[in-house]
Amino acid sequence: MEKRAFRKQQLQRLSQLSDSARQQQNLALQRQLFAHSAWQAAQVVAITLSGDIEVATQPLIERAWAEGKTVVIPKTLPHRQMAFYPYTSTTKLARTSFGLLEPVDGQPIAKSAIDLILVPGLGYSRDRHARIGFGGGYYDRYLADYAGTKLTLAYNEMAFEHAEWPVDDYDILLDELLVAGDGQNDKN
Ligand SMILES: Nc1nc2c(c(=O)[nH]1)N(C=O)[C@@H](CNc1ccc(C(=O)N[C@@H](CCC(=O)O)C(=O)O)cc1)CN2
Ligand SMILES: Nc1ncnc2c1ncn2[C@@H]1O[C@H](COP(=O)(O)OP(=O)(O)OP(=O)(O)O)[C@@H](O)[C@H]1O
Repeated sequence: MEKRAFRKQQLQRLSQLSDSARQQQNLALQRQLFAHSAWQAAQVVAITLSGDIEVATQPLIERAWAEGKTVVIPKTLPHRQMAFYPYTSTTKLARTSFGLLEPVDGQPIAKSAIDLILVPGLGYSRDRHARIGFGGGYYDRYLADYAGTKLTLAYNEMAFEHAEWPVDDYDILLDELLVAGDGQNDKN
């Protein structure tokens, strides 16, 4: 299937998840992430402000703050570029035309200062950790010269044994994929 068609199918599929399935999977993913050495070791973590169909990130942000980590969030820029800005309880946010919240001002942080990036997406392959996102190519561009850890949290409905979409040369493969239900203590 082409990327566009697969993306559309995933948007549809994820929008149909029940609140309880979402909640259960989010809790499972939080347990897996907080037990992960990459999370525990990270001082600066890049996290998105999730939209409705995405894996919930607010609990991750609050846990990071509680653990004294610095949280940085993305701001999209012209020419499909992206930068990460520090996020605190006083950060001013605005909604983009795409419907996502972004920081209004501040100073971008250097890529080399980010220890861990939690990469958003709509689908992932278990075999190579390939990823398909909303189609902007923002993360592929940003991650092309990123040296830290790239990790993703996925609902069951986002995880595929092999990529069922074309994986291009510019697609950046993730270091690790945590799937809800795969964790030792997950109850689902
Ligand atoms: N919560 C969250 N924040 C995020 C991302 C994300 O996936 N999740 N992003 C992850 O990248 C970036 C925003 N990604 C975007 C991706 C696509 C479009 C967009 O305008 N898409 C077009 C179609 C794309 C095309 O074919 O050109 C559209 O729908 O009109 C906007 C933002 C940064 N912030
Ligand atoms: N490193 C890169 N340099 C130039 N163009 C790129 C690069 N990475 C991706 N692109 C372009 O970005 C566009 C979107 O790529 P793709 O469909 O893989 O997005 P995606 O990974 O699903 O989206 P996102 O990263 O925003 O979640 C494509 O047209 C692709 O050519």
